[in-house]
Amino acid sequence: CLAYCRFSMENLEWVSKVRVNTQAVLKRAQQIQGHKVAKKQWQAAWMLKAVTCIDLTTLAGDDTPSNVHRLCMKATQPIRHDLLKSMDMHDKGITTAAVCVYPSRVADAVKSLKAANSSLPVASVATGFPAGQTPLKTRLAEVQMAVEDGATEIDIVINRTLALTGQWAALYDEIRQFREACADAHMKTILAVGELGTFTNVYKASLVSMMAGSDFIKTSTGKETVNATYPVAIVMVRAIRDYFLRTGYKVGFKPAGGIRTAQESVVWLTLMKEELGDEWLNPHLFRLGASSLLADIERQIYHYVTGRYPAFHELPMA
Ligand SMILES: O=C[C@H](O)COP(=O)(O)O
Repeated sequence: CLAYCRFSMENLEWVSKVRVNTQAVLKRAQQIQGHKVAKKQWQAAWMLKAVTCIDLTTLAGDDTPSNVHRLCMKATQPIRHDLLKSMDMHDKGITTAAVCVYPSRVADAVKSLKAANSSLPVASVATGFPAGQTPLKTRLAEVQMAVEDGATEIDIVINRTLALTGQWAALYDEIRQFREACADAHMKTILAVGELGTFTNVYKASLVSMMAGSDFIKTSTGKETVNATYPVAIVMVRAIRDYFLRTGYKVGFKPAGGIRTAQESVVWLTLMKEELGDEWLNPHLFRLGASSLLADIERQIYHYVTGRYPAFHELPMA
């Protein structure tokens, strides 16, 4: 339902009853990190799967049309062609899931991808990213601007003040307004979990975000001190599972911030597979928000194919 509707009593009751068992969450997170992927060729396959789920991101003060252009070119051809050919994967159309930039850079990304004849989606962070501490009017205008410039995915940040003071109905109302401003664009809602204090708050914020129409819930902006961690992910994916069981809606999950190694990307995929099942192993329900992860994945694939690690100049675009 895209029509603006207020937080119902039933929803409020659901949110207020939430309690999270911290010890159980920590134990499950440890178990998942302990899993091993047995065979090398499976690891390579998992890494390629991870590539297709990356929102290849640049969110820096010194972003320019040219580094956004390089990002877009890398997103359309994330792994060197000869490496893919050695794995017989060169004709599978492997790209990242999207590129992700600041609203002011959306037009640059759209232009670069169009020139390259690519239909990769452009995602943009909005709503006063990363702190979310600008007036609501400004945050809504930012979403509209990014959509007008061609972003088809919007990563909004929630108002942490409302979450930390328990104003869940007000948070819901804000997110509903962002949902409307997004129009047809997909909305990913960033909880900034490192600033929410408790697992219970993380679960409540996840629920409220889903109730308000988020297509994805996302851990972090990448700018908090603590970003995507496995325990917090367990809390969020269980909220996704509970929401699905109760409503039938499938909401996606996007860990983001500080994810830098190929090995971590495999742990994230394992977590999704075990907690939510194979359907959540695809870009329409899983994304990895990362600026430097792809470089390590390409390096590990190079090693898988050639038996040695590349010199810096051998993977220049990474
Ligand atoms: O949403 C994506 C994050 O901002 C990326 O964070 P990262 O630079 O730590 O990979």
